Amino acid sequence: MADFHQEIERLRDEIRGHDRRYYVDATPTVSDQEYDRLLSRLKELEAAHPELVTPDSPTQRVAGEPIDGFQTVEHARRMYSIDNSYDAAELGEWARRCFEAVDPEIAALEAEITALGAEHEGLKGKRDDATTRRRKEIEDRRLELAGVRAERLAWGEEHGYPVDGGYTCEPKIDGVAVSLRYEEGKLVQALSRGDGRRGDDITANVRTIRSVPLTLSGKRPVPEVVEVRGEIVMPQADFERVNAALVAEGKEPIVNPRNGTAGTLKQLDPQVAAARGLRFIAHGQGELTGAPFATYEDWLAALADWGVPTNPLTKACGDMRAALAYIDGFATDRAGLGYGTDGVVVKVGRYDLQEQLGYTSRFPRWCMAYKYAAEQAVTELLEVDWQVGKTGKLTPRAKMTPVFVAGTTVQHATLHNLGEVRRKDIRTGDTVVIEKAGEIIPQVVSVVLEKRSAGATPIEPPVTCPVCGAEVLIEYDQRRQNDITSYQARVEREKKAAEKAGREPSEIPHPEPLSELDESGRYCSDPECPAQLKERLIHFAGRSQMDIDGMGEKVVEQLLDAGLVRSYGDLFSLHEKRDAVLALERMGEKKADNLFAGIEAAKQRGLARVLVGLGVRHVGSTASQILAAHYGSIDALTAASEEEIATFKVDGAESGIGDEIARSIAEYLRSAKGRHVIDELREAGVRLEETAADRPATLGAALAGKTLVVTGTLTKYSRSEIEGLIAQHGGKPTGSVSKSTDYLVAGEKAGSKLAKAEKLGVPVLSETDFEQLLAATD
Ligand SMILES: NC(=O)c1ccc[n+]([C@@H]2O[C@H](COP(=O)([O-])OP(=O)(O)OC[C@H]3O[C@@H](n4cnc5c(N)ncnc54)[C@H](O)[C@@H]3O)[C@@H](O)[C@H]2O)c1
Ligand SMILES: [Zn+2]
Repeated sequence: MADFHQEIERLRDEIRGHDRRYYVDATPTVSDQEYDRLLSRLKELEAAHPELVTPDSPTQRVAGEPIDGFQTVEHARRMYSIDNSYDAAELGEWARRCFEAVDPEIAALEAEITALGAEHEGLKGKRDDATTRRRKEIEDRRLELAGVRAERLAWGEEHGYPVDGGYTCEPKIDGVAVSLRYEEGKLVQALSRGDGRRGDDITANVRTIRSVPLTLSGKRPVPEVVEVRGEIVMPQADFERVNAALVAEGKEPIVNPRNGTAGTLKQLDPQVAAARGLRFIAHGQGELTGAPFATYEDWLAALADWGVPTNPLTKACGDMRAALAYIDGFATDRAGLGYGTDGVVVKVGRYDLQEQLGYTSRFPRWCMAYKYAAEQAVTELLEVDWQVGKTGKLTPRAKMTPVFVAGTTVQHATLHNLGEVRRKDIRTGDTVVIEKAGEIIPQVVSVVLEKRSAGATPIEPPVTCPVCGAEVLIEYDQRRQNDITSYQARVEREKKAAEKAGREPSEIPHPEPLSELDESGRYCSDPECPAQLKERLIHFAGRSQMDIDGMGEKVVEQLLDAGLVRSYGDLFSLHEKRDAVLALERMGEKKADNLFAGIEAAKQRGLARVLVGLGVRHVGSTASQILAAHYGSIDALTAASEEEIATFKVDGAESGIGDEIARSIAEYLRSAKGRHVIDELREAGVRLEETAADRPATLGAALAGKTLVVTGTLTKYSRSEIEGLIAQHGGKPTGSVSKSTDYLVAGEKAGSKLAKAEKLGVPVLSETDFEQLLAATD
């Protein structure tokens, strides 16, 4: 039971992560098929444990995010997603469900079976001969009818589950869904799908799309309200043209047409949208006044008459045999289409039957998508190198024998992290299956184990940064870590609950210790690593850190390019290279002097600002202030043990530092690299002490006199850490919400306290809000 619970939670987390990368960041890391596999597994578990289904589960809602800067508007009728399958047999099962639900013969048989059942019920308790005879008759007849029903189903299977009015097959267009609302024939609003209930008002951008008629007119009368639903796509040719232009302007190209479409519709300037060559193709109906249409095909015919583009490849299929033939044919035809598709949508054509079939929370039951599997290829993994990103993350990258897949030759694939490598057991020299996730980044899907040679060698992760040689820091899956740290507490809770209920406590399985399988990232520990130096220097010079006047992003770039700065320490002797600085583009005397003065002034910021400026992992501004206030100097801090840093108290309360921060700062200060950075700063005359005068008057006062309650599962702090932080800043953490509570800090799965706070009008803060509240006054 607990295991299911955990797997469900883990799947939900993982799926939400993919949703975010797919819909918001436009950088999916798995193929659609892999994503859909995770979702099916979750559905399966939830079906077996319906009590664990929550309204926010990814199985319960249409994914998508509202866009900043656009107005969100409620849909007149919900916009659904479509259930999908990669498997013809599954498509057949869907058709069987449709057939069973709408076939008139089956309906007649069922009506008779039900009536007989009622009659049988009515005979209960009577024992006369006539009744006994009738009862027997009913039983025989029911058996007979069940047989006829089974025969009818078998007939249906043999004949491709034909439904009255037939099925309609169409390309599944890989674009962005939109709902166009016409009132009195005029386009008044275009909404994105959003979460299915509410979408973004993207009218201004949609108006620029030529194939979207601004007025409906034709031989047929136009109803007062007509909502046309369909897909907006960026044709391949326009995608290439737009990208060529972007690259020529020195901008980032779009990753694929689907992202290009979504991105274009999010543009705040309709001029941009106008130049992108988007197209609209109708495939559905929203609100409609007046007489309803009998079938989807009638609807498409009306749209064509009114000047709305429909898909010429739409085909009526009497049964599933014809539908499968369509799917087969389209698998090859779709390559020449000029716009992206990822499958075929099959719909029951008659609207009355559609209504009869109804909807689940996410999908119409009358519609199903068959999706083509992502193109895969088999190749050999030659070697793995570890690339250092600008945040210091080390990502394993596979170099492979070049292979052609989904339109391009591929030679590299990302392996994400060591956890992924170990879970898939990928080794150098292996034969691997690769595919493109969302047709973008090639992934290694799996290893062909039968072909593993004796020479295949496990991939060894670097223990030092391949660029600068600094030590590597390892991070593990957060949920697993929480599982382990909360174990004792869960046992205690169960003990108490059992005691209260007068039963034996049930055993809570001990979580497995962390292993390489849980590794989620490796990071270079050196903030001055050349691979990260630019981002680091920008951060170091930033307003809340060293606050160096005149040193913005551009200047940092120039200094690095000219080789004038290679470390934080170099900054402080920059004035000695005055001529070289003056030689930089757009750098006059005045600007240079201003920069030198800014650097000079930064020497006096004090220890807290230096600490946060160094950008040591996990050591943010609040932690830096607490550390600086407690230790007073870098030497005292360096001399302290990790354990001491993790556990010291401030005014008798937890400091808010905790294990993770303590480990990170102690490791850094102990490392050769860290010592070198500190020595350089000291030599340059940067003040590495902290006195009361350095402390902002507000530290310890950000929450002065305020009462806060913490509830739910937090991701960044343990309960005692955050309560320590509240106390640190002058606030008072309490246990229950009342009228006198100033703030509720709510993590995930906040329950009754959240409801109460909302009822009482107590402001609710997320962890980020909370940090901002501290930072605003820090
Ligand atoms: N790879 C990833 O990380 C990742 C993450 C999230 C989602 N996804 C993929 O996206 C899917 C979910 O996205 P979704 O909810 O937009 O579903 P979807 O894109 O698979 O299908 C639903 C949409 O298809 C569109 N459509 C195209 N042609 C159509 C036609 N002829 N008739 C009717 N509708 C048509 C509609 O706009 C509808 O909203 C997942 O199943 C998965 O395959 C992948
Ligand atoms: Zn490095």
